[in-house]
Amino acid sequence: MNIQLALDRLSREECFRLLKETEDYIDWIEVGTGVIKEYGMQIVRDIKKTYPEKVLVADMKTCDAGKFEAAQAFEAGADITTVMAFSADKTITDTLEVARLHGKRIMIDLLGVTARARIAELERLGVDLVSLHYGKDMQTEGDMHADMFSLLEGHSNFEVTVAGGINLDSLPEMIEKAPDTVIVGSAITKAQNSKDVAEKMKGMMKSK
Ligand SMILES: O=C(CO)[C@H](O)[C@H](O)COP(=O)(O)O
Repeated sequence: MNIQLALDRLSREECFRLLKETEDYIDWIEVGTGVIKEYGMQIVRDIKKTYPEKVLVADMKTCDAGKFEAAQAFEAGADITTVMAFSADKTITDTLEVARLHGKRIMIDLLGVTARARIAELERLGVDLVSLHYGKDMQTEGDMHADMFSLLEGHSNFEVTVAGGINLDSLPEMIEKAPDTVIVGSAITKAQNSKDVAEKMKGMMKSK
């Protein structure tokens, strides 16, 4: 099970400091949407240059102009770029095609998706990597629950990631569901001791 560190609502300096502190305990690095909006593709380039061995996820949250945005992310060094599940089917297939040409991957962000029919459509479109996502704003109204995984019942072919305010308390519940990758942002990035939390989380995931 991988841990993906989500770098959100941080300055460039904070991103690099956090990566230095946690690099031994994280597998995938996510450059958050807001960080990309602030610093552009240059920060994706710079992080990939510094951590070439890590899988780099550009959280582009693309929902249109898929070919262009996927190429932007991959040409900057991202191994994976995110596309919203509610996007037009054409956006999904275009981004999958660009990923195939670059030998890279698309992660479909399921934020806001509740219809199982959309999951079946995504599978038909050729999607193989999805993110169960309980959004930052939704987190102000309550915590994410592992019952979110039921959305994917009957679709065992997907590689699954999960995100949404996961912390040391909620991590065991997520681990029980055996996702391939757990995405953690603020529980690590806003912790007093980020290295300590990342180490503990990786330890909990390894023992499973
Ligand atoms: O995509 C995101 C926000 O849209 C975050 O990367 C994801 O939610 C993980 O961060 P946190 O653990 O702080 O919720």
